[in-house]
Amino acid sequence: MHRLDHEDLNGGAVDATPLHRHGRALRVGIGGPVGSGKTALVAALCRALGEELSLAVVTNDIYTTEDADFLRGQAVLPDDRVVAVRTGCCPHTAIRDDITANLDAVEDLVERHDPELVLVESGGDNLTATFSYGLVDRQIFVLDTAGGDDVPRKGGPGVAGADLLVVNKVDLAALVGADVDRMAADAARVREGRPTVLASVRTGPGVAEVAAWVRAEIAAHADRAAPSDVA
Ligand SMILES: Nc1nc2c(ncn2[C@@H]2O[C@H](COP(=O)(O)OP(=O)(O)OP(=O)(O)O)[C@@H](O)[C@H]2O)c(=O)[nH]1
Repeated sequence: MHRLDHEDLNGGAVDATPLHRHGRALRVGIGGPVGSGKTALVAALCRALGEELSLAVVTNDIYTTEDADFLRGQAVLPDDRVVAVRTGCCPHTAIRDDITANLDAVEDLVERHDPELVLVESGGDNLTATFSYGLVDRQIFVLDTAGGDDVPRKGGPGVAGADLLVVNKVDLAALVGADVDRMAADAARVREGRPTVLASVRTGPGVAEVAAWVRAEIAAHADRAAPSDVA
């Protein structure tokens, strides 16, 4: 597969089209506030899709490799298909502003495994953290009921603009006094037709829907890929 150097993305003389948009791997970013269930969702997607798809994962943590260690510990993928990026800074910087380390990690996985799907999990951050579309093709934003049922109403780039919104931990809603129907209605209003899934990643509901969305995006991505662009 042809490689796209970072210089190319930054205005070099060669074609600046991000080649991964036309290549085999669909790159899906998974972002959202601290503790909302991003790593749990990555693990659940690996379990749901791992038998039918070639998969790889990049995790982002500020100082540790905890999320990658967790995924390796759960044995959701072979260890060498999980790569950790230590951002050393606000997670959103590494997925939106200076994406070099993440691009290196993705390209390394693509070169070694030629996967059909690369999941890039952001470190936990606030509601403004979104991925650069130079790094990913699609993004999922994960909220949880325990973070407050007024969060979807507040909108913001992740909640309103992500390709898929997941409202996780619906199993905890009654315990924390969160009105899931209100969260779904507010999400529908601010997202203007973009899909939302209500989920309990830990107990199962919603995971199949998210996996179906990913499958559909992979199929659409493959349809768009021009044969001449695919190695
Ligand atoms: N009850 C419940 N707990 C969940 C669910 N999903 C995740 N959790 C728990 O919530 C905690 C945080 O989940 P993680 O997947 O680590 O969240 P994260 O968004 O990756 O966290 P950071 O990477 O630290 O931002 C863990 O204890 C999970 O087991 C869920 O659907 N229901």
